Amino acid sequence: MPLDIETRFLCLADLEPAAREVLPHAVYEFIAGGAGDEITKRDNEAAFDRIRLRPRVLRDVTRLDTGITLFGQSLPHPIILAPIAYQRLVHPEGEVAAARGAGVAEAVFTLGTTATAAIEDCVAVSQSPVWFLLYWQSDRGFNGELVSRMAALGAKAISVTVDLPTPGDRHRQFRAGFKIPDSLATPYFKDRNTGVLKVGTAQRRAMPTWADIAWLRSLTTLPLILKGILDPDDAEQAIRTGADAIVVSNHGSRNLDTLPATIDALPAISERVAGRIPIILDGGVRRGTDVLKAIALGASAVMIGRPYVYALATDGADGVAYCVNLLRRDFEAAMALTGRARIDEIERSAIW
Ligand SMILES: Cc1cc2nc3c(=O)[nH]c(=O)nc-3n(C[C@H](O)[C@H](O)[C@H](O)COP(=O)(O)O)c2cc1C
Ligand SMILES: O=C(O)C(=O)c1ccccc1
Repeated sequence: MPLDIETRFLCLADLEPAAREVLPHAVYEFIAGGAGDEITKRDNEAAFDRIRLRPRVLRDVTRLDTGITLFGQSLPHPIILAPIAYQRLVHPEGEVAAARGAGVAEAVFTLGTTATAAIEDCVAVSQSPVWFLLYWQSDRGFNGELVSRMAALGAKAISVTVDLPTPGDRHRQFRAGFKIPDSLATPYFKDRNTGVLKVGTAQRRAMPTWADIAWLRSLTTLPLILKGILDPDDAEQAIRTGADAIVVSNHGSRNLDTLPATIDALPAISERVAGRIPIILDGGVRRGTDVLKAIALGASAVMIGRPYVYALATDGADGVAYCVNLLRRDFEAAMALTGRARIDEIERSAIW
């Protein structure tokens, strides 16, 4: 990051214009875009903005503890990097640089099936856990192979994308003529040219069903996380199928427009889940207060997507570490200013 970093990047929102300056237009549109009219994309952030906080005073917040435990693993803070496709589009080292930055900031990094780097190379550069995200492909056996192989390669959890049976209508990347360069290798993604990026065709991609999730469950002892749940009944079925966690997500609003903001969907889901498994939330998390609101409404952790990719584009691994640390410090400030010294003190009463 340039020397003026502390004045230039005061919050995660400041990263987007910086990335826009350095990225090819079509790549920027691919990352920034949401589905349809981007109503849900705006709402993911606006819904956080509508929530007001309730501070408690005169509590000792000199020593803050942001630590959480997920699947028996201690994590120093609840900020996780979401899986984002094709990171070598924005930086020559792609996911490896992102994982290195995540490690510096002590954050879990999620490597997607759509990654342009191998998981061993990400594990090698980070002390923090690396998770693998399975994006289901048409070769059923290959999906199973990936899941079976991941523990030996160093993955600490397996997440599965469950919210993308057909490509979302992403006008911006289409208008900009976004294309994946053939030269960009994707070691786990064989289906990349089979239509996932085509819109308006009503084409269905290969897609897992609950039976497939049960099969994946039988293939690994790693924690299994279902990413892309918005309905309490699906959360219930996830638990019944053996999921160890869910991600309440609308895929950064890239799939179906006019879905609810994730923070609005969270309360009913956390009520139903009732603490049986951890809930992770993503979509529009930009401020420390957003992290606090998500935890107050039932999340154990949050994921961030676009902001860290903008940081990666702007300044590689250092940028990613800077981005996470910025959010982490902002979250600590939000905890102190609401009188919450530990994560388990952040409950519903923190919401006005
Ligand atoms: C450019 C881009 C690529 C993504 N690729 C994937 C993917 O391959 N698999 C997946 O499950 N989610 C993918 N996502 C969704 C993110 O994991 C995450 O749910 C979302 O970005 C969170 O919202 P936020 O960007 O508002 O923080 C992608 C998101 C973006 C912006
Ligand atoms: O862009 C995305 O959100 C995404 O999930 C994806 C999936 C496959 C290929 C590229 C991106």
